[in-house]
Amino acid sequence: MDVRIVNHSKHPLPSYQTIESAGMDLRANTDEDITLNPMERKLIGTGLHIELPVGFEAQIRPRSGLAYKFGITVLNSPGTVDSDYRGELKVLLVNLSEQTVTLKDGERIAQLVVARHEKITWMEADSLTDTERGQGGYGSTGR
Ligand SMILES: O=c1ccn([C@H]2C[C@H](O)[C@@H](COP(=O)(O)OP(=O)(O)OP(=O)(O)O)O2)c(=O)[nH]1
Ligand SMILES: [Mg+2]
Repeated sequence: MDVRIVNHSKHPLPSYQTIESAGMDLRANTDEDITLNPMERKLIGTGLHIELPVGFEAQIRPRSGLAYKFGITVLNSPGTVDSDYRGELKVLLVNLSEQTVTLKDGERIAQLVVARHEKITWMEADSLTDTERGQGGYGSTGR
């Protein structure tokens, strides 16, 4: 599926790292190094603008390597990109480690997964059907 993209960054278009990757890595597009102190969050531009077809969304998800090695994750994970959004794709990173972390321009900081989504209409009712789970949740089935 072709998706229109405008690349205002200094970097190549995001691409799949392997033939069957679900996500394309997003690169930081910044003039200066990005420094994230412990518990600090920053919104980082990618310089990319996309036009998703109606019925599709894109999710901005963390990279597991950055999370595991440095405690860097996407604060609003998964970030939701709506198909009608024409602004710059941005990545909201947070440093959950106890060390300051520096990221460089062009570094792959998150990944973008494009997915279909349903659009629903509500059918308002007075009650819902019975199920085995019922109202149980939040560990109701034990550990
Ligand atoms: O990680 C993200 C999350 C969102 N967006 C863009 C695309 C999305 O379509 C728009 C709005 O996102 P969202 O609906 O999550 O934010 P909001 O706080 O509800 O803002 P709004 O009132 O603009 O919808 O911001 C990003 O670039 N990166
Ligand atoms: Mg919103």
